Amino acid sequence: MAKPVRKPLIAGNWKMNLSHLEAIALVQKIAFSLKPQHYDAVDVTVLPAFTSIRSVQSLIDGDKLRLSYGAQDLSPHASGAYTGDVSGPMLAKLGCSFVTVGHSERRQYHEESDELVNRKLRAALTCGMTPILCVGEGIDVREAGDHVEHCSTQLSEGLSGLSEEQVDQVVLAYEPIWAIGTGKVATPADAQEVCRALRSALSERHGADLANRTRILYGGSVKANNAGDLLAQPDLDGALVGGASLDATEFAGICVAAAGGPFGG
Ligand SMILES: O=C[C@H](O)COP(=O)(O)O
Repeated sequence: MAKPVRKPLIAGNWKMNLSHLEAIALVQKIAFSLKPQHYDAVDVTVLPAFTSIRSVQSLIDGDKLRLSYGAQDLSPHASGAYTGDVSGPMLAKLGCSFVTVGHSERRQYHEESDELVNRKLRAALTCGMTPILCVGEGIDVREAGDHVEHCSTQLSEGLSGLSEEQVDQVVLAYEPIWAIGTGKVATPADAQEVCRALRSALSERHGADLANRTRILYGGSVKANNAGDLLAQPDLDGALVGGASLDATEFAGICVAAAGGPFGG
């Protein structure tokens, strides 16, 4: 069966890297590496640290680049006495299109629960940003064979209480923790198994049309040389890229693979 038409999304999660000056240089290099045909075929977004978002916004807006940008986290609160938090309305005002919620590094190092992930996801939707809801299992869960159930539970908790209209705005990302930053990329079949299960779960709860529209990304050691095989899988609609997104050549190579390029030199 042919793969349904969902425009791929390649999101570069820069994590806690790059000064605002380095961020500007990286965006310039990425933009220089991609051609209009690539942007026609794939959505490209970068997720800088909070301190770089304003600089990235100025560059992208000023030079009318066809990349979007977003944030890696947001507060569940809209405003108030929450020292250190950055709110959804603040990010939306800066023009952020996307925000990741439930990334395994937030769950692990900041003890973020499914309940908090759900609140952050709602906060993002409230101010018009697209949340990228991350799910994924650790190696112990994978070895026990419980990965599909684990990810399905995180999905269901993350989307808990949302209207169908809200669920329709969400992007999903399957990121097996054992593949993040390790160089041990999931096989295309392993990634497909979980992404297929996530789409089936969406279909059961919200109908096949919504499920078929939803973009599901894979994350975990994605590089230019493995992106093509991963994205050929029927239920993978893009990638959430960590380490390789800090290298313009690698990141552009992933975007080109997702676009089905290279569209000439
Ligand atoms: O958000 C991105 C993921 O955590 C993947 O990171 P990685 O590409 O460095 O493995």
